[in-house]
Amino acid sequence: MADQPQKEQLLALRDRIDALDADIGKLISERARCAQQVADVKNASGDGEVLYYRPEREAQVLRKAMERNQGPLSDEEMARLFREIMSACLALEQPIKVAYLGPEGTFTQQAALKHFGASAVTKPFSAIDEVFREVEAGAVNYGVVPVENSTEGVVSHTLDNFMNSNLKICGEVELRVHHNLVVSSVTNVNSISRIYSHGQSLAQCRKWLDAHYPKAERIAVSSNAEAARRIRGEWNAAAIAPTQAAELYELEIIADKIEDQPDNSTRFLIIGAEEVEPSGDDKTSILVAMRNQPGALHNLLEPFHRNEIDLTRVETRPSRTGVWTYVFFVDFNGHQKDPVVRETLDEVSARVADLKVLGAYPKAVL
Ligand SMILES: O=C(O)C(=O)C[C@]1(C(=O)O)C=C[C@@H](O)C=C1
Repeated sequence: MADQPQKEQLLALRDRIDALDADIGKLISERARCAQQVADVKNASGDGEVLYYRPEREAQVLRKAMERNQGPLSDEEMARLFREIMSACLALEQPIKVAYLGPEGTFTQQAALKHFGASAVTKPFSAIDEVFREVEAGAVNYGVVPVENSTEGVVSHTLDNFMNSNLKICGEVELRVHHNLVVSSVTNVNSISRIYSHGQSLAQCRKWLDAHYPKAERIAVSSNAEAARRIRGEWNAAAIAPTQAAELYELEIIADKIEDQPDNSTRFLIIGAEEVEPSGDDKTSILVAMRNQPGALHNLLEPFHRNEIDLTRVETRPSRTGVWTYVFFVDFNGHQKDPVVRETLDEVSARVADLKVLGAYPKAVL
């Protein structure tokens, strides 16, 4: 093959790719027909609401795709391809509707796409409360909201919503977050005196802004995408925004990856009406209300420690009822249906004023 002219080599390789694509196409169609049959089985046995989207099964499919992978594609790349195939298969069963904290171009939209794939129908809402409300009303199947950022900590508004909601957490998404400084076609880049962004993004780029634009006024707006939209009419303004928002609003990136922490990432939660079955590698999130008394936190955490359950996050919020001084959000490894988790939760329940399981769900795969 080495002595064949380049043109012939390319022709031969492309013939091979065409043949492989034909096989892949046939297999994808066969898989899609299987998914249709899965839907028929679910419909036939469905008394009550039929669950088409099965987060635990999706996590298993993606994990298997990664385990099987022998390269040269990376495990993540392979899983992403399967993510899209499954998204298209699910759309054949039921076109899934997902509300997210918008507007278009936000990191939350990226998280929704990463988790549900491109065949889901996604709809932006302007506040976290609205995303909760849409899912509660059944207007959409699921919602996506940010919950914590590795630089700035917790998104308290999301946690507060769980206090008054019966929705369940049915998944999590992690996203590496890169920020860019963007300008519009009318911006005079030498006289930038205002920089718009979401408060958390401004905070995540604080050092960079101090070094490069110490005099510019920093203006917090409702989202990065809103910041990107705003500067289109302002000659002396720039915005901090994700690449997607820059593309959507036709803005120019004049500095990229300006976040202070290079491993800056955000975690998002998928909220829905149903509980999720164990996938084999899960997390559980609980909300606990406790009286203000000495040793209260130790009392809460001790059973987890004794039963060797790893806590992944403990967050405190002021309770709104006034009766309980503390409300804790606790995440740990394991599923609420695991016997050891069940026993631990029973024990903890007996020690606190109130305990609510917010959800047990597969750990983020991608
Ligand atoms: O296994 C199922 O229950 C399916 O519906 C099939 C399938 C898939 O394409 O693999 C599709 C959607 C579900 O969310 C999970 C998996």
